[in-house]
Amino acid sequence: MVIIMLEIQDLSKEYDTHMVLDSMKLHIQKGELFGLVGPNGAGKTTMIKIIAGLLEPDAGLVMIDGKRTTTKERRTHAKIGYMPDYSGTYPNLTVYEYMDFYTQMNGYKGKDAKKKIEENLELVNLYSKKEEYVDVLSRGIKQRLCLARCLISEPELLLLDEPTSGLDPRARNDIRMILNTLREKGKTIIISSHLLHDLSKMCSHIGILDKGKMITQGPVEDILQMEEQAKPLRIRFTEVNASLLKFLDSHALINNLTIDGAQATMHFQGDSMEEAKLLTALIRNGAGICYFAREEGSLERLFLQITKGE
Ligand SMILES: Nc1ncnc2c1ncn2[C@@H]1O[C@H](COP(=O)(O)OP(=O)(O)OP(=O)(O)O)[C@@H](O)[C@H]1O
Repeated sequence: MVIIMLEIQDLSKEYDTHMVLDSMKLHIQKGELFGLVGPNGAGKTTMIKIIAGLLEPDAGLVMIDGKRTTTKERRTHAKIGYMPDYSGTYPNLTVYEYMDFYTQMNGYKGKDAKKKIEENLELVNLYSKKEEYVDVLSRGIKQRLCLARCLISEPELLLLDEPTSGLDPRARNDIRMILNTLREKGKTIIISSHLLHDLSKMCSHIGILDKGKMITQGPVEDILQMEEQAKPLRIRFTEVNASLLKFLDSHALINNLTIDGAQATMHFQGDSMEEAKLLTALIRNGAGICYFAREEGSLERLFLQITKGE
């Protein structure tokens, strides 16, 4: 049975006259590891803070596990674990003392508190560092510690705002493994980043936020396929003549064709099978081809493609 963990309807938020979220819609199923991708200023942090109940929207509805949440309606807050993009860590505490502080704040005492601390430090592979001072830890380890802190209240929905930003590949991988374990435990996770490829390696689903609107969302494979097709196709010919130009111009899957000398660049709306068919057809028509490849794409190009350049 499909259970919707988070549903957002027509969410809007304006700062002064700047529309940051614009009638945004989203639904996330229980157990999804959802990557929220968007460029700087797209509204990711604003959206996450509203879901966490820390910021009031101007309009719209946020439902968590079927119940409405706002800054005032706190029944749903216990279901949420929120890790901000910059989490404060108390420098004069050891890892264990830091966890002890938050565990006690969550109402655990004595043996229960000790068990809770140990369990969560083990989950993020930090038990061996329990005597180390927080201020000497690397950013990657601090992020794991903040994640352990978020887990103390046993949230069902985790909101992680850019947890991998500034981390090296090994530290990113550590976070990825922990998130996989949490997903196996049934948690629903939203993780934001401005790097699609960073999230595509760890998420089950991706949503792309641009200018306050969720411009697309779906399984990670579908989004990557969309990204692949947004990459421009570049073909270098031995020469471009009138019949070749006519062929390219009238091809149903080719848009935005530009010709520069013997080189053609285009948006080709087909998968790799369609690319192969195009290459075969060109050769059959007598074209001499020196180069045929998709160029590197960018998130901006994908946005333009999805929004048709609006
Ligand atoms: N308290 C505020 N007052 C006024 N403007 C704000 C405030 N908070 C955010 N903004 C603006 O709202 C827009 C969206 O910000 P937000 O932090 O939600 O985006 P983001 O996608 O998380 O970006 P980043 O990746 O840079 O963190 C930005 O233009 C930002 O400058």
